[in-house]
Amino acid sequence: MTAKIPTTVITGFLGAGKTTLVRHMLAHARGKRIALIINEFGDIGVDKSILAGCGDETCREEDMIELANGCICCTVADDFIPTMQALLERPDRPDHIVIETSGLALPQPLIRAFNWPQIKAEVTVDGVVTVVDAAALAEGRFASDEAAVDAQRQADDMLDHETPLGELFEDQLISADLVVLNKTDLVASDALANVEARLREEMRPGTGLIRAANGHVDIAALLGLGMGSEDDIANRPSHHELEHGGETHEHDDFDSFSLRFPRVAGKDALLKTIEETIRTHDVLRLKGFAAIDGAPARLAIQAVGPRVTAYFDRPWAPGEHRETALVVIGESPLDRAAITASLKRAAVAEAA
Ligand SMILES: Nc1nc2c(ncn2[C@@H]2O[C@H](COP(=O)(O)OP(=O)(O)OP(=O)(O)O)[C@@H](O)[C@H]2O)c(=O)[nH]1
Repeated sequence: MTAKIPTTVITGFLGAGKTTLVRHMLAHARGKRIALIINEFGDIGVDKSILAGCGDETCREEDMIELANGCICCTVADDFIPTMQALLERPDRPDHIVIETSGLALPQPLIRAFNWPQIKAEVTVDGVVTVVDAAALAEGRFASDEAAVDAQRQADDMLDHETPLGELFEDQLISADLVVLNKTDLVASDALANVEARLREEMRPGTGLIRAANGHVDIAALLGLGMGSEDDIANRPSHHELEHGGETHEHDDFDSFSLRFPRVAGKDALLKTIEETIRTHDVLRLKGFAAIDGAPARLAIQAVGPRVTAYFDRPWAPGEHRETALVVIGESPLDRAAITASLKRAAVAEAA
């Protein structure tokens, strides 16, 4: 019997740096053939497009498979298992599989799926790597309403769960075999020590933690953990499964949508409009690409909470349809109409 293919699950909250970590990993794969399954929101395929633009020989497009359902954990049977089966039937099987989950995915149902008979004999979870945004944590973005939640708890004994954000974050942490504390470049060292101490309270004892900036972690530290995490799932209980019952969750706490419009007048005006929109509508994550009027290259846009960055990632190809496409993610309900109208203020008015 051939050896099981090791599979690394990369989880972590929206914008923590999962794609950045994967990109670094692929660029330093040292000859290892890695197949990548990317779980994304919507039909825009931002992460795949960023990774495919890596230009490196190891970022081969045929090794990247996209699952655009936003929540791999809710569609295990329909989407994930068939995708894995198709991958395993390929004549050129990979040395290692990496799954980048979306920032809102619960890792537990995905890990449990490795016990399904269709794939159990052929793959195993090498390790669950949870990427954490040190800056978001230091700024209190998961715990900003801790005081309000505590007050609510005291007022209502029945209320035993925290904010949806906090719960999801804890579910991702307790699943970890390794935590990558990323974005350390944005946090002073004493604040970082505080963040690390808080994280260790939520992590399972003995779980490793590596500090990183821009996902620069040696591939030898990430791959080859040999954990067989699917056999240890009982030790990684999730809030959602314990408190809300059943094996799946509906993600009704969060909402996402994508929008497209032709061109925008200028980079600075667009970024200002995005910043205002995020602030006004409490958007958690926004990402995509923009067609700036007259610019020969595509502008990649990344916003995590209030922090918005943009860079021209590649020239538009000859004949390529130039448009602006953005994915917006936030807590439910998102006022889609108002957010769309707000962002479209940056669009170039089209001739009637
Ligand atoms: N300053 C800083 N920025 C980072 C670091 N890692 C990632 N980023 C930036 O953070 C933003 C989000 O990074 P991604 O790698 O796309 O995050 P992600 O976790 O894949 O995001 P989702 O898949 O949307 O949840 C991008 O603008 C990155 O360039 C870091 O260590 N330091």
